[in-house]
Amino acid sequence: MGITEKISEIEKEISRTQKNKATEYHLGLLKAKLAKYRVQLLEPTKSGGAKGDGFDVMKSGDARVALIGFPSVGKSTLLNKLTKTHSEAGAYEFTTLTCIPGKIEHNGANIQLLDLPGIIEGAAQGRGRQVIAVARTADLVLMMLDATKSGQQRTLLERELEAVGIRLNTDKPNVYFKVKKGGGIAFNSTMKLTHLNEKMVYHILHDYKIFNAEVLVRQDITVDEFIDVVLGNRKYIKCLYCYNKIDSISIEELDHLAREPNSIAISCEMDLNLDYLVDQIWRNLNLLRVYTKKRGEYPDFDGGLIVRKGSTVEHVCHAVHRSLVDEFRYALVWGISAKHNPQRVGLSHIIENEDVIQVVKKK
Ligand SMILES: Nc1nc2c(ncn2[C@@H]2O[C@H](COP(=O)(O)OP(=O)(O)OP(=O)(O)O)[C@@H](O)[C@H]2O)c(=O)[nH]1
Repeated sequence: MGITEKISEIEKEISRTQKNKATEYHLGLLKAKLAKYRVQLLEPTKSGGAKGDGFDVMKSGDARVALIGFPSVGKSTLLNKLTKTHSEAGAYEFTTLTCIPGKIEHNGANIQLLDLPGIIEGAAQGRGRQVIAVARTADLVLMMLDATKSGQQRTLLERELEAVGIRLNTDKPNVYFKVKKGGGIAFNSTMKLTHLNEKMVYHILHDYKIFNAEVLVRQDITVDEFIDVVLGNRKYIKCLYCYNKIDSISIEELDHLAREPNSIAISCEMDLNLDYLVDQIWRNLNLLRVYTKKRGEYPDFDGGLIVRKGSTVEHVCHAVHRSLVDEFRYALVWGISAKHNPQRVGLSHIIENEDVIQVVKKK
């Protein structure tokens, strides 16, 4: 039996099995097995797969956004509108055969937007593996959906990404997990767990042939989340749901879509809401723009540096020049992060968007 058949067998058994106390362990083990086979499926094959289909896309710019959607939802049209790369849009399916990178420039940041070929059911095999590998490196997933079609397309894509270890809009479970050389399994939790217990944890770990480990659960996680922790190769990525073709739906339908969390309703063809979309992409990438200035001069508000949220003065120094940290004495900061303007700070000071920084070097 091939891996794909084994996977579908287990999936069938899970859906057949009733969910109750008595079947809890059985289900937990099935899920662990399923996750194991899926990982095997995604591991690179010896032949290395087909190369040169536009897939070895270098990560360029400040952030990377993966555009995912079924054929003909308007991905190529969007890419043409937002970026300088041109991709051929057609009134037929499957125009996007290779992965086309485009660049959006917004607030001084270069955002790489990748038009990934439609992930279809079962894409975890063959070519889809490359698509997934690229999607896993993204800082944000932009899931493009056709507003005129049913919500099922979203469920299918979510399930597809879920199956390949991409977790959308959730945080990494708060669990300390460490495999040890000896001492058996030490299980502890800091709160009451409603989905998981010690016996289940033992069973799952044994199934993965882990007999010595330290587990400290700090959150009421599910069995699936625990399996994610054990496998350790999950990607937690923010996802924006972008509903296109709103020119073809009613106001009531639009109202409904626009109220869903993380959703943006647009029309590529009629240029509706595209600026808002770019703005939301920027916001959800958690990027900051800061400006540097020299003593006695005005800051350069046209330039600026792009860094991630949570960056410190040290990160900014690295972005300016490698040797700046060695020469650093202190910095003066103006803006939101400063208690007073300017505030004298050290390397560990956390900066905020639109801050102005002046580095004072050692004599
Ligand atoms: N009504 C309407 N049609 C649109 C809109 N955006 C795109 N389309 C149409 O949808 C069709 C598909 O657009 P594409 O951009 O080729 O879609 P795609 O997702 O890139 O498709 P593949 O390359 O096959 O994956 C084209 O006929 C577009 O004219 C829109 O906002 N409203």
